[in-house]
Amino acid sequence: MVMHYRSLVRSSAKSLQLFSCSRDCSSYVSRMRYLMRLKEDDEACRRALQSGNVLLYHKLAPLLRQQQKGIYQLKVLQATDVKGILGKLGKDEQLLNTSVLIGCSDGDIAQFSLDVGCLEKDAVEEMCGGVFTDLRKAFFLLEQPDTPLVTKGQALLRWHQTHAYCSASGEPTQSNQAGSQRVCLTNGATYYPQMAPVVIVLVSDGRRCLLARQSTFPQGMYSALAGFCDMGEVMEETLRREVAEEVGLEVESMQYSSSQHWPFPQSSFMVACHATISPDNAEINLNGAELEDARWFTLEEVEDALKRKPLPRSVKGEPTAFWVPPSYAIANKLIREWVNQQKKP
Ligand SMILES: NC(=O)C1=CN([C@@H]2O[C@H](COP(=O)(O)OP(=O)(O)OC[C@H]3O[C@@H](n4cnc5c(N)ncnc54)[C@H](O)[C@@H]3O)[C@@H](O)[C@H]2O)C=CC1
Ligand SMILES: [Mg+2]
Repeated sequence: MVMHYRSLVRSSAKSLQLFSCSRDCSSYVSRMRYLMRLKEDDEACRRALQSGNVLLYHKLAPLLRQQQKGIYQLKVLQATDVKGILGKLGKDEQLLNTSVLIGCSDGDIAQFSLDVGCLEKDAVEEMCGGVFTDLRKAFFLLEQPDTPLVTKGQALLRWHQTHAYCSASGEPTQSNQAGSQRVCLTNGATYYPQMAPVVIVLVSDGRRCLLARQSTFPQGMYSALAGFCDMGEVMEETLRREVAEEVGLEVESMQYSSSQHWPFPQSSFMVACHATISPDNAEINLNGAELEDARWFTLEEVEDALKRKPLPRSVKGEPTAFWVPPSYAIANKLIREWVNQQKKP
């Protein structure tokens, strides 16, 4: 692959810079420059696809394979395998060209995702020795390092499936080979994949933390407060507004924690923060239109919840025990950070 990559970048004057960089810079830098070039150069991207790795999806459900009982991995195919499957099912190999670029492996192999929703699901599963699995379920089955790639693959495919037409002209849009943009064939308008920014915040009064639930959450699950950014807002404004709107509290201070791409129900860019309010003004005034419940939880209650499995079974007649989002959700990270902070001497 390295040889292929080098012969590929030698092909244009512009790429000479890239060639020298691939020898001198860190492998991370050369991988990022390589991906950048594949987004800009359709021909180079088509060539990379021929020797690339492909994650298959069926109507946006990724293909997993069971490694051992209960242990699942992403099923990664070579582009040549995909062509073989298409051939056996009597489909045009051109379907492979609708793959979108999602990354580059440590071994410099370009990675793509492809939705084969037009093929018979069972037939593809049988040929690949895998099973197409709903993404939410896949999150529980996969090891943590696999989840960002599988999420990105699904999000980019979904974006293409829902942006086939220009919102100004109503005419079809066409993707570049990498799938990093779509252009309207009549007016030239360019569309790029989008994520909606969301602030998620764990509010504390110094002793307890505030968790809430929407009526659509699984039974017993409480999470941190979250809300979409309004147009023109900065993160700090969204955070203060959402806390005020949802639980009627005034934030005193806030601290950034980390961020996450969240694919449900559509792509969100989650910015996770901690915030404090004064213990003297900690009375919750719930916005019942958005939330079913919001409560203050003690450190002990939260530690117990972290130990519980999702959807704990209720003993007949008793309410389901309180639990928190699983580890792949950034809400879980905020909650763990808060617990660790509380336990500091
Ligand atoms: N990864 C994680 O740990 C968590 C992720 N989330 C995600 O955060 C997101 C926002 O949380 P909510 O409390 O539902 O937001 P929210 O409090 O802003 O309320 C949702 C409402 O906002 C409006 N809205 C404004 N802009 C929107 C947009 N771009 N897309 C969709 N609706 C928009 C709609 O009326 C919608 O019903 C959700 O997608 C949820 O899945 C929520 C909690 C935990
Ligand atoms: Mg909300």
